[in-house]
Amino acid sequence: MSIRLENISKRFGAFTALGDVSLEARPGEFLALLGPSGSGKTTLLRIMAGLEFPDCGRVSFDGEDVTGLKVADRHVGFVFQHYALFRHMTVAENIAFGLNVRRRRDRPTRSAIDARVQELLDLVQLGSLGHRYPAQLSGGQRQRVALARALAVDPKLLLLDEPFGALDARVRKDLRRWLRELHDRMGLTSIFVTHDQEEALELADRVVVMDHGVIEQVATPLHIYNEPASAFVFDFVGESNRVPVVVARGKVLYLGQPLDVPAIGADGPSELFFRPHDAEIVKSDTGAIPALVAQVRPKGAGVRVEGKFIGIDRPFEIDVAAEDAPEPGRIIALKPGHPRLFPTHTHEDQA
Ligand SMILES: Nc1ncnc2c1ncn2[C@@H]1O[C@H](COP(=O)(O)OP(=O)(O)OP(=O)(O)O)[C@@H](O)[C@H]1O
Repeated sequence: MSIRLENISKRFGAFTALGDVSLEARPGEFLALLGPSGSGKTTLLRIMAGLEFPDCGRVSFDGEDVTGLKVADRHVGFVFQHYALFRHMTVAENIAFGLNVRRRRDRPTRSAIDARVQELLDLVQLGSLGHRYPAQLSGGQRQRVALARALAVDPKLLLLDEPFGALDARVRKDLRRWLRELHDRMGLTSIFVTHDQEEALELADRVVVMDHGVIEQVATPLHIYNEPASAFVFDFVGESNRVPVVVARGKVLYLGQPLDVPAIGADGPSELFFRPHDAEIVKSDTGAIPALVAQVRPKGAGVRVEGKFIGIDRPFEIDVAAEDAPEPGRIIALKPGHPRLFPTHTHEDQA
């Protein structure tokens, strides 16, 4: 199933939670909505589910306008972080819930429901736990039951709002791999809300980066990471160093001195961004950024070097080979690799 959102706006009183958002998920796609707290991810997901209605704009599923349809008529499955299981029902009863509450003429027979529940229990690898109550399960098991419950009604669209948010890192990682496999196997279209960039990059076919109720960029994880469309996306996705510079007459100036980086971008005050693993420590300080080393820690096969840029009060962090590790207290010359320049007047600075 494909889902299309066109020019969706939503206000809560005077506050604009979503401002003219358009987005499309292709059939079979796994999309992640990624953004900081309050950026509008949950509101957008609730609008897709039919739990919330936009002030203007259109929602369509497979080309059919569903903007006015309520949640019960949209046939979507959803799993929310705080959408708790029913405590007084067993696991099996929880999973069967969506089928049991159907109108009599749409409701499968008792034995068909039992068979479906067993099938779903096996699918989420909880085959023998149907008789237990939620309190007798681990957090990860509970979330798998929530997922089985969402899948019971055979949705074509699965909406997930931080479903693994409350779980520890290890369980989270296992569950998200498993979820991705399940999505592929069942041919679902899934949309997943997270504020965890690693989760979004690892799981999604395409990542939708949101900030302040608008979409900043929609692209594959690799593209988002390597070609961020704005300063906000560069900063939010992956680690970054940022240095205030001025672009003038084909040169990038740091505190008046030209840096050895290409001046791609409009003239004027800008921010130069680069990733920790893209920087190099160079011998000559001409064209490089001076920095004072404070700390060196092991990281992967190399080391992470931390400290402050000299001349501005901003921290830096870079990753270099262990044999290139400088002593703490030393002044080094840094050459940014794969730098990106963004004009200073981004809305991040206005915020
Ligand atoms: N029912 C509501 N009434 C008033 N304001 C609301 C309502 N729902 C959401 N908001 C506001 O809209 C903004 C977007 O909220 P939303 O829950 O969509 O953000 P989010 O990106 O999902 O954040 P988080 O990661 O913290 O869940 C927030 O500032 C929130 O306070």
